[in-house]
Amino acid sequence: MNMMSQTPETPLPHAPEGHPKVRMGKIGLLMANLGTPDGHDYWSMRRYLGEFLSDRRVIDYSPFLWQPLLQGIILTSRPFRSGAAYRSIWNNEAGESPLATITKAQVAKMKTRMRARFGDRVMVDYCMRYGNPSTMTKVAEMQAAGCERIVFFPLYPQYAGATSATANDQFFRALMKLKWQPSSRTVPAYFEDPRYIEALAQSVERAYAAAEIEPEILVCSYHGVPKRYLMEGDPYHCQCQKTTRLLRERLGWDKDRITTTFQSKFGPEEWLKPYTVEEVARLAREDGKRNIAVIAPAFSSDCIETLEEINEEIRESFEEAGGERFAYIPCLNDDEAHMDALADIAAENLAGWI
Ligand SMILES: C=CC1=C(C)c2cc3[nH]c(cc4nc(cc5[nH]c(cc1n2)c(C)c5CCC(=O)O)C(CCC(=O)O)=C4C)c(C)c3C=C
Ligand SMILES: [Fe+2]
Ligand SMILES: [Fe+2]
Repeated sequence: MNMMSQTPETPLPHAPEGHPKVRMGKIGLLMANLGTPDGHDYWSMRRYLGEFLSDRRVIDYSPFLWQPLLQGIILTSRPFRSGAAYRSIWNNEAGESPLATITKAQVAKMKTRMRARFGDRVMVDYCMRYGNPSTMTKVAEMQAAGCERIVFFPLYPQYAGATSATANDQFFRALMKLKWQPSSRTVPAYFEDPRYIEALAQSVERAYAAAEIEPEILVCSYHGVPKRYLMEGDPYHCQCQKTTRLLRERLGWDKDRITTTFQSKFGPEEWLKPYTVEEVARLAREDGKRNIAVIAPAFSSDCIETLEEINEEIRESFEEAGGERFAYIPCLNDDEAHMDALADIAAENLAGWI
């Protein structure tokens, strides 16, 4: 009998008493984002940052050296500073961070798109690498709901060990805990996917059409990672450069109208350069740019790093250096073209399974 044709709750004729309920015949699409604190108070921030910054894919120092520094110094002060930044962007109505709100909106739209294509065979949900809802919980829920196969979709356009790989690691850790492990696939990075590039280009065109004066340069600001990670083989830097080039080509622009920078440096090591906060000041001071736009193509949704860091700190750096107009272009969030792109990518990764 073809198991995939069974209904979700097939009766078990010869089952021993107490036999667990068996559900099958579904396919899970599990969208994964980075995570976000449950609140902006000290303890919520400490819990979240503690989990995040203990991940050796994110910070790869020996735990014997790193943990005393993290637990003793960093986690006593940073939760206050980051908590204040989160407070300034918090979605008070929903009682959650913007990243949580936007991820939910994306999942709702993905559900509609998957239902339209595949009916109720595909169960769509989301999980976070750090914090809630956890990857462990969601993988277990999908298996219990009858998902015999799971497509795991990290929502990072560019691959980085610190994001895509650690999301996948956590997915596999969750599978390790199951007696009956679903078959699985992980969706690769989509930094050069024409549908993602098209969604980015449309968002730039919309912002430029709405601007009173056309920006002189578009700064593509990607989240940074230590430069050492690139030297050790992480392709993130190259994928970011390629996204910018493809975006420029799609827009039909010359090289001087667009540039790539990296933000959110953490700790004393050198990170990928140029640093956004310095580069926007240099553009104003040395190149005489008065009017710039900034976009953050590595983020699938707006979050602390875009709403607070780019739109507050980095804007300030530009203005203090003499800049006049700073247009922040929002992330693709639940934009229709973005959701269509993600739905197409998900459907391609479901191929052969449905
Ligand atoms: C310390 C090392 C960090 C590395 C390496 C890093 C890589 C990295 N991060 C993202 C995406 C996001 N990061 C976010 C927040 C955030 N990132 C770090 C540190 C590193 N990130 C910290 C400490 C924080 C917390 C905020 C703070 O205290 O400054 C977020 C936002 C989450 C939110 O709730 O809004 C995202 C998204 C990428 C794409 C990346 C490497 C490619
Ligand atoms: Fe980060
Ligand atoms: Fe490179």
